Amino acid sequence: MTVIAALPLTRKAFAPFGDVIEAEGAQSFLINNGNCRRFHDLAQVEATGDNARVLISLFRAKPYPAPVTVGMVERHPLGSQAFIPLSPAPFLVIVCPDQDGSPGTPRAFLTKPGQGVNYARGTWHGVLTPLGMEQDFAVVDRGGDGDNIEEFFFPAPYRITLPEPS
Ligand SMILES: NC(=O)N[C@@H](O)C(=O)O
Ligand code: NI
Repeated sequence: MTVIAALPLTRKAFAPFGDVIEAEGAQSFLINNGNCRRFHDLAQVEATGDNARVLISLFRAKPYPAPVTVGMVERHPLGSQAFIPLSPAPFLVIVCPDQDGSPGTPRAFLTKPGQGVNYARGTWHGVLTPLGMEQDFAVVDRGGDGDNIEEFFFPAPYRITLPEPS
């Protein structure tokens, strides 16, 4: 089984696939008479197609045991999809470059607790993959008419390894 080593999630490394949602390194300004800091415009939300609208949902996701394997990735051709953790635990982010309409070799990232991601419209990604504990996420993605999911099953699954705890 081909092994993919997960790397720490950073804006720079994730930029070809979407946005990292976190306060660190974000532009911010004070609002509400100085009582609140707004970390502004962290991700590009897209919702296209007929009767498109932006949805906000909550996902309560069960953890995946190690070693995590990835046999399928998906993409949403009509909209972006953001996962914002409401629990202080890491999760695994799997993405693939597109190669003429099919996913290329997966890339794996391990989030720091609190980091979220926004998959850009059409980005190949693994399904939501919490680690260690059941986790709640706020999810911002696209609703509307049409089929907004395309799945690809790899000929053989990949095994994802995690970085040693620092
Ligand atoms: N299907 C669904 O709502 N979630 C997936 O798209 C996912 O990326 O986990
Ligand atoms: Ni998805």
